[in-house]
Amino acid sequence: ELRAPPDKIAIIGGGIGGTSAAYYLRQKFGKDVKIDVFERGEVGGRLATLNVQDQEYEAGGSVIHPLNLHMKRFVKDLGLSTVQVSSGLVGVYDGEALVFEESSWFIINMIKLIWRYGFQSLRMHMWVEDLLDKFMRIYRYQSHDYAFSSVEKLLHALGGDDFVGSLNRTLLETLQKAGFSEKFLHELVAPVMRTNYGQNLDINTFVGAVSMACTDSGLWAVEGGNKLVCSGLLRASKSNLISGSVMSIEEKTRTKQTGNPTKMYEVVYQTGSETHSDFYDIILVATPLNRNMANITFLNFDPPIEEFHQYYQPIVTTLVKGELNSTFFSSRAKDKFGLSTVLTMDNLDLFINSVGITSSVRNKDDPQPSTDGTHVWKIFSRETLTKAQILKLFLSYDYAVKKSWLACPQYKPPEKCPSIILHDRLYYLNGIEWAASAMEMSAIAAHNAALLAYHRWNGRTDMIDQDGLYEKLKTEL
Ligand SMILES: Cc1cc2nc3c(=O)[nH]c(=O)nc-3n(C[C@H](O)[C@H](O)[C@H](O)COP(=O)(O)OP(=O)(O)OC[C@H]3O[C@@H](n4cnc5c(N)ncnc54)[C@H](O)[C@@H]3O)c2cc1C
Ligand SMILES: CC(C)=CCC/C(C)=C/CC/C(C)=C/CSC[C@H](N)C(=O)O
Repeated sequence: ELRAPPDKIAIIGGGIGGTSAAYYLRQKFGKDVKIDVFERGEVGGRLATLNVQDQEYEAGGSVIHPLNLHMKRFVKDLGLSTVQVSSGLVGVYDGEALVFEESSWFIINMIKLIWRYGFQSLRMHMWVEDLLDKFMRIYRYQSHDYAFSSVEKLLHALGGDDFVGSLNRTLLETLQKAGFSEKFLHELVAPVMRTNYGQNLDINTFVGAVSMACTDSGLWAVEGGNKLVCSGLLRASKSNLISGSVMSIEEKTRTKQTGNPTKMYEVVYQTGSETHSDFYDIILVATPLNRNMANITFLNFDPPIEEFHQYYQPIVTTLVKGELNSTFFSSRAKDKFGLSTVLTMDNLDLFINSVGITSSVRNKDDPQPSTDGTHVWKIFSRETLTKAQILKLFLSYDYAVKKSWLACPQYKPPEKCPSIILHDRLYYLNGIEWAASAMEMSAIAAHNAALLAYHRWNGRTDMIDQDGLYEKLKTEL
């Protein structure tokens, strides 16, 4: 009883969101629908590498959590390989001294943590695990084809009012209420938020928990670069890549070959200096709808499609091949400085968020030991580093390269996530980033949007926004 599939679907954005949407749309709508993916830059978007002396290093999205099952599945289906990622020994710098340093001995490390923070580290681990446990329900819902019409409804199905409420409370409020000490929050939790999202404890609780999950063991990456997942998904979905920038979308009535007048969307796009247009039955927007980022105009929609005035956080990734000036962080002799990563506390005077040794996308498991004290270091900062700043951080350096990002939303709870359904057959994926920005979140949003588009096309409202899914599916074999 299904309606004939649509003729043409457009996806705007060739990052992990757009390419995984292509993959799931192909699964649902079958082989006959034509899928065009518009990408104005590089396929991969915020998954990108930078080259340092003939080796590639992740410059954007770099680590994947062991429980990120969509990413895991893509890698398996595409025949890609994975590598383990470790940040080595981590220290925390407050602007004057190291306030905490990991030890390579597990027991010593535990004693150090307990000595300074009591059992809060363990409690934090349990808090994140509890959230992850509920978060994992999404995979079951999606494998049974259930979809959600808003990010809030999706979160509610996972963790009830508590999950939705976590968008409205700062991480600081939540963790203070849970009894975590100021010392623990400012010395250990804030530096993790600063390195991952370039922000502080005022971000929403949900993204705070996702960010803390990034300190779990077992993080991994794709051998050869995470962006290989995007190009692989494009190929596997047999989509057509259009290298161009979408400028506007407008709904128009067209007469199809069948002779029926049909409402379609006209996409106007630019390739080089040429302007083209084409018509689509369904559109998925898979890029942040922010004037600085996508610059897409929605023409003549009634009611108008809101302009998105939400800001994204600038983060600069700088890769430096050189010898770290460890005296910047510690008075200890250089051969006694064993840290591979230094996180920083929320200190306005500090010009970096973090600095850490990084391995090439082909060499993560087996990095070449340094014979001359030099490594490739990855630095996250809010602004572009000056040469003088790089020279403060390094005794000497051979090479430096940078990439500037509008990396993720500037989180300011209470948060209302942008709509998924922008118009009848026009969907938006990146609203989910306002809950938390991560590769897996984009993949989840893509799967959800593909299911939503499919069910709405076929009038299957019973598969959308179902209450009590957890209980219902618990009893299903
Ligand atoms: C420095 C950094 C570190 C990160 N680290 C991690 C990490 O370790 N782990 C993790 O899980 N996540 C990480 N993230 C987050 C993760 O990279 C993103 O959440 C994810 O890649 C977003 O994917 P997306 O497809 O939704 O958006 P994007 O990757 O931004 O894709 C959108 C695409 O749309 C294209 N586009 C925009 N406008 C138009 C237009 N008008 N026409 C055509 N194309 C258009 C853009 O060129 C872009 O390629 C990091 C991000 C950054 C910046
Ligand atoms: C979505 C869930 C449940 C978990 C994802 C956890 C995760 C991998 C979050 C990523 C957070 C993020 C934006 C990290 C950026 S920096 C990463 C790393 N430290 C680096 O050096 O590149």
